[in-house]
Amino acid sequence: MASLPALSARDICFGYADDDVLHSVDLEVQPGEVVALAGSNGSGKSTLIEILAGVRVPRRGGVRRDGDLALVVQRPAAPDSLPVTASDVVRMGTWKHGARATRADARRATQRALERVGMSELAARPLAELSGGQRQRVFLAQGIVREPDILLLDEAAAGLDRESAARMQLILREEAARGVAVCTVTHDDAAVALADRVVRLERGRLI
Ligand SMILES: Nc1ncnc2c1ncn2[C@@H]1O[C@H](COP(=O)(O)OP(=O)(O)OP(=O)(O)O)[C@@H](O)[C@H]1O
Repeated sequence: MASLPALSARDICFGYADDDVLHSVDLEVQPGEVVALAGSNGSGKSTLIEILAGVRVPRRGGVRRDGDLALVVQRPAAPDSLPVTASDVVRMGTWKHGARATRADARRATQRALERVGMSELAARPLAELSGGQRQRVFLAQGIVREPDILLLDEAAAGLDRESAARMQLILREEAARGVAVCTVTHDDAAVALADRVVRLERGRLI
């Protein structure tokens, strides 16, 4: 029997003011599947990811999510005044686990997530003192530490060097192997090659 999709979007229509951006988009992502969302600049990828994540509400249509969701967006900057370390940022990802038993558990999960993204050595460094690519990896760690059922990423590999980008692709495959439904916006050919399925948006329509 086919499994139910972890994420199912039906007839999604959306616009900013008078500008229609998405036109009746249908998209399903199965547990364990990596879907790459490709398309030219301005085709509506980020908007669609935000609707899938529940950050934006569509004008028409709806999204069904089966399980917990983590969204990793591109965060090029961090205010210098923000008094948080890389480790703090990742630890925040564990907060959804009201049931996560102990602080020790949260600390271990945080360390493990930082290791997976190759950021253990910079765990104590303030976020504002990390490079763009390092921050990107920290926010990926924050997403995976939640142990989500659905992982959405908006150009999370942008600005990563080749080694970090490859590591990220590996992490996405590992997440999928444990049953996570992954949908990633990308312009990167390597990410597209690693996906189980590529869907392409053009002018707000899936083609
Ligand atoms: N906050 C906003 N207000 C008004 N229009 C917006 C807003 N955000 C995006 N748009 C417009 O919506 C359209 C789709 O933008 P979106 O960011 O979803 O595209 P994208 O495919 O992710 O582009 P890119 O590859 O450049 O990141 C574009 O025409 C853009 O100008």
